[in-house]
Amino acid sequence: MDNRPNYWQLLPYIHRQQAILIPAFVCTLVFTIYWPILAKLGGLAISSLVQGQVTAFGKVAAITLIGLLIQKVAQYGQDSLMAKAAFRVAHQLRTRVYGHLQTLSLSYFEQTKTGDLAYRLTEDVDRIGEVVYKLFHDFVPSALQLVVVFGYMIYLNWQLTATALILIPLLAVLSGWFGEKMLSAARRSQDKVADLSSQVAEVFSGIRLVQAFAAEDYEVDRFSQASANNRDARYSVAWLQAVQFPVVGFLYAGMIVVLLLVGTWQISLGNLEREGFGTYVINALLLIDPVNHVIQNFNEFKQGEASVDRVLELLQIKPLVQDATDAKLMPVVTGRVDYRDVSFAYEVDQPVLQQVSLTAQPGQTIALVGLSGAGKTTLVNLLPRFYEVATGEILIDGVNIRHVTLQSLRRQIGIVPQENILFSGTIAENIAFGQKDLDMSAVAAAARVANAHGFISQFSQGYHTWVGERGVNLSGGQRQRIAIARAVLFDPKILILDEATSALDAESEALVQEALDRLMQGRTVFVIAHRLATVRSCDLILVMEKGRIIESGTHGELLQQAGRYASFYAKQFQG
Ligand SMILES: Nc1ncnc2c1ncn2[C@@H]1O[C@H](COP(=O)(O)OP(=O)(O)OP(=O)(O)O)[C@@H](O)[C@H]1O
Repeated sequence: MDNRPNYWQLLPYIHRQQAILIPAFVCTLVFTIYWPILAKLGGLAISSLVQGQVTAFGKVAAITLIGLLIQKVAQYGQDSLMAKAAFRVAHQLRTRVYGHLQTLSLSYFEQTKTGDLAYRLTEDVDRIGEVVYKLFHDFVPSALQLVVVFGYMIYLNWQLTATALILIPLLAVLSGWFGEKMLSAARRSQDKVADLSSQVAEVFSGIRLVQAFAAEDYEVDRFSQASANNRDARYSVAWLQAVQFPVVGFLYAGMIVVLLLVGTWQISLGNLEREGFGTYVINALLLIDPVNHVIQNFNEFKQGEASVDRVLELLQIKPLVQDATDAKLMPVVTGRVDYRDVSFAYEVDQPVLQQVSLTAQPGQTIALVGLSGAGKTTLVNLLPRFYEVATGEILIDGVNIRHVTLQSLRRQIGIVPQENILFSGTIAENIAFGQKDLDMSAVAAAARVANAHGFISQFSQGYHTWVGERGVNLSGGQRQRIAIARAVLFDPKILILDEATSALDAESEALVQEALDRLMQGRTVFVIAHRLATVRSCDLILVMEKGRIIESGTHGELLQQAGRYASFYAKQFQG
């Protein structure tokens, strides 16, 4: 675990941008060095003006202009290169975190709000990009400018500068105090925004339910409360800034007044020359801008630190299910599956599966039936290792699934879930989901097997029709057939099929059933069965109750036993 303060953890990302950052900082140096030169030239210009030396003034003005031109070119280099580097840092961080999230176990996502994750990957990372940009673009040059100008002021007149220094510790303490307050306010504010975005994602994805239950007012109230929390948290950040700037500004103005007083006093004593004092005061004024920037940046860093925390925290989460260090690749299997005394629990002391043993021969179809909550879904979810068995073992073709890599294991197992999710993209992309190269003829062939080619061809854009969010609406049966086509193309030896419970019309049902029959051929299939046709034709039916297999056999055998299946069958399937 990386225990460094979070900003330090960004260093490797920043380091990778050195090819851009080095020239950017050279530009910054050129840009900054010009400030004391400008002050010197300013001093000269004032004294030549006061003395009425027009030619001398002209020369100084010309040199100033040329210098300014060089400075502005350097400024362009600095701005553009630093922006490039900062946004690259954000991009790399975002893709790294996204990649890491993909490896996390299912249980993590069950306990996490997707809206919050979305907020961290978008807004929080953007904020980090901006803070890094500010660091390069404002903070480093301003700090450099402060050092250069301050050093020059010490060189010009250290006694006078020492007077100004008296106020510096006070400024530092104040800034530190405001910074800490701002960090905690920003943390609160970020959490509240993430709450808001989670709520929006949740409610609008379930808007049908909200409307069906006439729960609009209830939801508006809940949202309004979350929004008010966010308002308060944001206001406290703004309030802190509103207090900080006048306080710091007043202290700074006080410092200038003190400098002027001491300077005038020194001139009256004959210890200081008028021209020298002019240069000195211009320098002191040149400090205003970088001091403001440094303070402002410090505030922003503190606020950004909350985002850095929230994003880097994700990288610290370890997947519960991982490849063993000596994990091997699972070769293409024949599809024999063995569960040996498998037990499992989501929560300690609440067993969900207890000593389950079963064998599926290659090509067999195994139906799992039982009341809701019996453990059917859990049983099949252990096969692709979405969760890890607590005790016992699962073997595929005699190989313990914990001894092979997750990717090679999951490559053998296809899933047709109950809820057929379509991702934003074309129908073809949805069928070839997860495959980098789109082989259109293979996609169409899979769609034919899945009885989907017909309806897809009727869309004016065929396989290129956009589905998912903001895409065309597909019926339940059509979605199922796309999910089947996806599995056909994936071509796994083992298939997990969670039959949809919602009824389709007879025609659609027949098309889906035919597609499923074709898909299931030649594969070992675990089906959480809700359809009579499926259950009847299965090679083996496992009846589950409270995490155990209480009966097993074919449809005929189980009916003959006149046990739980027989009564279940009578109730469930015969109405
Ligand atoms: N992610 C989870 N975290 C905690 N408990 C869970 C989780 N998923 C399921 N359970 C619990 O485990 C038990 C078995 O659930 P499971 O979904 O496997 O049953 P099921 O037979 O598939 O039911 P259904 O037919 O309703 O889907 C239930 O008591 C359920 O509440």
